[in-house]
Amino acid sequence: MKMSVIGCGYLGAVHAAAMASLGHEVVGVDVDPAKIEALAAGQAPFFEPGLPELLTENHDSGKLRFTTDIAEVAECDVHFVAVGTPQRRGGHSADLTYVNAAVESLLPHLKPGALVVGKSTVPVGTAERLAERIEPTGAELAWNPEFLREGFAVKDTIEPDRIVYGVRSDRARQILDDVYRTAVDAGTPVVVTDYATAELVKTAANAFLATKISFINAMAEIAEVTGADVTKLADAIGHDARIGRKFLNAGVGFGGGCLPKDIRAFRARAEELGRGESLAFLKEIDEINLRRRQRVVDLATELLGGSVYEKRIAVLGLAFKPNSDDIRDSPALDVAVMLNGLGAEVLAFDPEAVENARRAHPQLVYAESAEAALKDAQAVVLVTEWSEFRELDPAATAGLVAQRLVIDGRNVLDPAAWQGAGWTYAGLGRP
Ligand SMILES: NC(=O)C1=CN([C@@H]2O[C@H](COP(=O)(O)OP(=O)(O)OC[C@H]3O[C@@H](n4cnc5c(N)ncnc54)[C@H](O)[C@@H]3O)[C@@H](O)[C@H]2O)C=CC1
Ligand SMILES: O=C(O)[C@H]1O[C@H](OP(=O)(O)OP(=O)(O)OC[C@H]2O[C@@H](n3ccc(=O)[nH]c3=O)[C@H](O)[C@@H]2O)[C@H](O)[C@@H](O)[C@@H]1O
Repeated sequence: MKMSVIGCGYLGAVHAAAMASLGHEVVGVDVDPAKIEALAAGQAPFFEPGLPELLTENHDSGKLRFTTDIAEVAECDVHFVAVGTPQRRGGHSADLTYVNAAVESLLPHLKPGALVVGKSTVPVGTAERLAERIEPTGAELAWNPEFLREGFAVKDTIEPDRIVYGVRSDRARQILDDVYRTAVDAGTPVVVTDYATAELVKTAANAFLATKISFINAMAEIAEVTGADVTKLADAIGHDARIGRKFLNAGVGFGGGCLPKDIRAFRARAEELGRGESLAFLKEIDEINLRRRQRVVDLATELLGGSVYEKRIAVLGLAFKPNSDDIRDSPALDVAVMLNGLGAEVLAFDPEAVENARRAHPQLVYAESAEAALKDAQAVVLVTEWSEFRELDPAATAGLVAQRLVIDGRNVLDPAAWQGAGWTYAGLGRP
């Protein structure tokens, strides 16, 4: 099948490459010439495991090409819209400028019977409005939200947990079945529904995940004043299959280009719909989450004798999660910036996110390696749980630092091992 993917960021680039690897003929379109230049040369413009291989493979087979010229999509039967929906400046709602512009740019190039498939995360009601623009051309709209996780994006796209279609016709459903034939034939659950439900499934899923994380972080806050251990608590409640252990890792909280902005946009949309009270709890979820960043800074202050001023602090991690170079709303980067703002001599390191962090925060000092960041540090703050940080040897690390103080912002180090090597260990929600 011939298809286009409009918007080649974290979602669109992976989607385009994955669709090509499933045998479709794909053209990826973006308004960013630098991104397209890299992709057209078979290079990933960001870090995502497995993406470079997929790009090279499909670039060589001729199944995948990239362009900034929207007119090149005219032959396609299916058009995925995967542009960004960031938080609106100065507000909480989603900025739909890019989605609207992408759909408007497509209109003159849609052949009758083409299917436009919305993938971006949007406020409920958006598809209904966009369909009014698309249907007069003889094309049709479907809404097909995406659930991939960065760091596992390729696998999640090719082997999703479930597929959701918001459609208005059986024909649209059949086209989507053909698009996802491999997964459909493999028995992946497919939920076929209307536009509003499809849009809501996406925001509800992210709101639930954010709630789960903030729930366990609220437990961490209680553990901190009672001497309990939130990691044990999570293990214990997680054994109950109705609760489940996944997404119960207490720490510095959630970040990224999706969870934070999606819960804010969802709440803003509920308010527009006159149902603000239904999602008022998401404000608490957001606040609990942001308090955890401050908690790391407060712990550093407390353990460094009341001030971080002119204290040398190694910050390990800048990306919002491991296996990603994404620093959008990153708790790790926020902690580094907050410590720096308090006058600490921060030396930050991340295996993949330093370049992005440097562009956003040139005032921070970045190290070339974890060892370089640790050298002569008076405190070590682990805020992104890359495996190279999880596997640090407390005895070897002790030889690098000026003072053996570690703040484990992701609760991934073994307290006994670190204490055994002479370190003062502080986790979040751990005694
Ligand atoms: N990043 C992720 O893991 C996931 C993202 N999503 C959703 O997917 C959407 C995209 O997210 P990301 O890929 O992370 O954003 P991104 O910011 O990485 O990529 C968006 C891309 O769209 C391009 N763009 C903007 N306007 C355009 C236009 N008119 N025509 C063509 N290209 C245009 C931008 O240049 C950029 O490359 C958002 O709605 C997000 O919530 C959904 C699931 C997973
Ligand atoms: O809409 C999206 O873009 C995506 O958002 C999240 O995916 P992602 O942001 O890539 O990363 P997650 O693995 O969900 O992690 C989000 C944040 O929560 C944090 N987290 C996660 C799990 C946990 O137990 N504790 C915790 O603090 C992570 O460190 C990270 O900062 C969802 O998991 C995806 O299903 C969704 O498609």
